[in-house]
Amino acid sequence: MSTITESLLVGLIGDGITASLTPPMHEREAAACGLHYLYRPVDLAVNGRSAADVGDLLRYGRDLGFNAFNITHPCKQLVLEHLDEVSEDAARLGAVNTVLIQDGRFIGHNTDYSGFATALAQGLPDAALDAVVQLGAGGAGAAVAYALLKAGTRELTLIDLDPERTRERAAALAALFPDAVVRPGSREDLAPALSSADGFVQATPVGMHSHPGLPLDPELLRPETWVADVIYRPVRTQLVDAAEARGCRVLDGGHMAVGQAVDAFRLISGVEPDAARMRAHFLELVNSGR
Ligand SMILES: NC(=O)c1ccc[n+]([C@@H]2O[C@H](COP(=O)([O-])OP(=O)(O)OC[C@H]3O[C@@H](n4cnc5c(N)ncnc54)[C@H](O)[C@@H]3O)[C@@H](O)[C@H]2O)c1
Ligand SMILES: O=C(O)[C@]1(O)C[C@@H](O)[C@@H](O)[C@H](O)C1
Repeated sequence: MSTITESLLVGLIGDGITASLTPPMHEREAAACGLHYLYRPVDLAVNGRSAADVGDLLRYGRDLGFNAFNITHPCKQLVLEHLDEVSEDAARLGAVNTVLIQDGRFIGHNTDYSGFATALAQGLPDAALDAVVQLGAGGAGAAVAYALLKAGTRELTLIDLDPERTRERAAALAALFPDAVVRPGSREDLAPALSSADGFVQATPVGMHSHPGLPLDPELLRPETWVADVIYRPVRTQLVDAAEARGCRVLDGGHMAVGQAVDAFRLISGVEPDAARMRAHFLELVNSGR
């Protein structure tokens, strides 16, 4: 037996997340840090729940003694109205992936953007960030674009297959970062934008095991352009391989996946995790087919 202050009980609320690697990443790190820590997937699909139930699930969790939740698709925006407090960045971004339960209150954070920011700073140190081209303006794309602009990107070209989403996301980001130029583009803009870009970020599902392929012609990548992918199943996407073969510095999607877990673990436990150990465990999980 333990009380809410003697152990940590955490959950991940989202649709189809039973196989997520985030619970084992947290649990293994917690064990290494000597914490009593259980992390359970709370899968909407398994429980016959809808995204609109996220508020009820949070409140049940609080009543049952949970300390925190990660929140994922399709609840990252819906959860906002159920929170008592939201970090400044999560509020600006309009998405929360971590909810702490403290004194019965729900406090929201976003570690997707911060995890990517740290991953980029550590994985590609000294990378120029002035001009970046980004493919994909969905949930992951929003967090990554926010991280780039916050880190100093002055010119972001955002390209998505959905022109309306591209325009809306670009306008929302431009309003948040008035000193930067956020340009909505189409695939025809890829070649001219990449001819002078410092970096290229791929935030579409292309490259996943279930969506194999390349999101662009790798010939468009100049060797001096760094390349970051958000896909981590597989960690080595065709893009990562092709970009490396062209001489580009690359950041695989595992870095963001681990980065969000590192930042959430710190917020939830108050203990500084060992990020390198978490990355090693993550790679072990992925390589073992989890
Ligand atoms: N590394 C991480 O921590 C992490 C976190 C979240 C999501 N992801 C991965 O990121 C990917 C995207 O997730 P999401 O939540 O943003 O999905 P999403 O559905 O919200 O957004 C994907 C966007 O990509 C666009 N798109 C698809 N194909 C395209 C193409 N060929 N060219 C341009 N745009 C295209 C879609 O129109 C859509 O707007 C998923 O594969 C997911 O597994 C990784
Ligand atoms: O690993 C996952 O399944 C996640 O759902 C990925 C991403 O959505 C994060 O924000 C969540 O904390 C965890």
